[in-house]
Amino acid sequence: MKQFQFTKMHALGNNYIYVNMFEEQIEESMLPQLAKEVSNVFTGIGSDGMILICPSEKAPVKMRIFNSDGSEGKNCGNGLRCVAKYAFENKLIEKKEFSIETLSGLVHAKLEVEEGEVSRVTINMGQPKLNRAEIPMAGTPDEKVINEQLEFDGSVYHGTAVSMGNPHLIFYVDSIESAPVLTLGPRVEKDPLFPDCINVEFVEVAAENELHFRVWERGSGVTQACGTGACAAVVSSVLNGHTKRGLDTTVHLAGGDLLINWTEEGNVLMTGPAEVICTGVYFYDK
Ligand SMILES: N[C@@H](CCC[C@H](N)C(=O)O)C(=O)O
Repeated sequence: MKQFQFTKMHALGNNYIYVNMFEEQIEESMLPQLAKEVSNVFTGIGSDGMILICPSEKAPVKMRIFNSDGSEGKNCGNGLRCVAKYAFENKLIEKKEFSIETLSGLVHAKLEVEEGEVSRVTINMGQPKLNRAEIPMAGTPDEKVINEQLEFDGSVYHGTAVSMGNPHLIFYVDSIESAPVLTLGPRVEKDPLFPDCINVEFVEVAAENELHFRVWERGSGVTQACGTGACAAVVSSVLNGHTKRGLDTTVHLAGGDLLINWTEEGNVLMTGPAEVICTGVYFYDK
């Protein structure tokens, strides 16, 4: 029997099993299977996936995210805030501003600390990518997909595609409560239009600085919140003329609120909380 120490953390209910790879050793080939196992509510710990906090040659820490189906994502907004909190509170770093490496590049974290505990984190997520080739999405590589007519099973929808280091497709709805998250979400996630599959978001515009949001995440299904998805929703809303560039926009997710700003300079800032739930030891067979 093998084992590793874990910390379960959540950011607005988007919960992952975090493993400190500065101290633990897990065989690379085991990671997808372990992510599935720990995520299982009945036979594991129960989570939306597993996140590794790793040493990096480019930054004080590197984040790797595995969804609950074992697939590896390239970015995770809620995960980044938890990694930043973990790194500071566990003394992997002493500064309140530092970079984090992800599979899609470097991002920058700024911590708000109260009595030694990180209460809120702002992540500068960098610039969104909009061309089809960058999403990735089938079609003319250098074209953007903004409010484009898309057909799924004979029904027509209008979608906007945004990459925040990982792919997102945003649909606008009149009522967030009746958004077809459980039906259109899984249908679109694995559509051949998206060679790497896609995260699917539903957005109701409440005001020029306020959005309601629900998500079907690639590799994890419905989650309480998706940080990169909320960033993508704000970028999409600026592109569609619903909100304004440079404005702090509140995104209401099932698990709580995020503050997102697509700045005039081009970077997307995401501010929100991160929480520790518990720590423990996970046992597994090789
Ligand atoms: N919950 C995350 C995103 C996690 C990865 C995503 N499912 C993917 O595969 O791209 C977030 O907070 O951004």
